Amino acid sequence: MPDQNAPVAPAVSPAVVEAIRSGMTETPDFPSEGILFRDLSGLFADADGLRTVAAALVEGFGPLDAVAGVEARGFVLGAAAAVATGHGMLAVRKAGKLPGEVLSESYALEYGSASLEVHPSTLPAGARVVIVDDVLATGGTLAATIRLMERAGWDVVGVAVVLELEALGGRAALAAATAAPVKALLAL
Ligand SMILES: O=P(O)(O)OC[C@H]1O[C@H](OP(=O)(O)OP(=O)(O)O)[C@H](O)[C@@H]1O
Ligand SMILES: Nc1ncnc2[nH]cnc12
Repeated sequence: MPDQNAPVAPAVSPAVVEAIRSGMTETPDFPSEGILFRDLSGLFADADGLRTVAAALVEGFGPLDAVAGVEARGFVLGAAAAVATGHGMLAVRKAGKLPGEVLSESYALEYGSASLEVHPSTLPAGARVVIVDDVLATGGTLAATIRLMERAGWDVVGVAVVLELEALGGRAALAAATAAPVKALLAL
């Protein structure tokens, strides 16, 4: 079984770390008391920063068929990473947004609960997918996404986030859900 604590090579460059730090704000007690909210809107609005960070997210996982992005902030990063690497993006939607028959997984996150959905026909069985998102906190969102990918028959070859909030234990939650490597560009 791969060691999920081993870094996915190559190492994160100082330029990537600087783009993240300068494009991030930290707001106490949002969206509810006791949460320190990390917002990456500044990074998303920085053309060079977005391009560099998005490419770094999906680097090093080997051959891919698609990049999966989780609604909503994961869409920004997932689409940018997909375009940067010549792939399509699989949109993992919040509940009630997709028509027709969907696969659905419910989960709890740091400040609430929700469900995510995909159409199982969006990619062929066996498609190799890297899942990207902005933040790994409790891991509820990404563990639910991994369950969806597996139910659809897709192969999760990696999970990549810009920020890992280490105290919230998301890495352990993902280790219970997948043997795929988990990459965080910056751990706080
Ligand atoms: O590790 P977890 O505890 O699950 O938290 C991480 C998730 O929380 C945020 O999403 P949110 O549901 O707030 O949605 P948004 O992207 O629509 O703002 C973030 O974008 C991650 O997807
Ligand atoms: N503290 C936090 N900041 C930003 N996004 C989050 N998602 C879950 N926890 C978060």
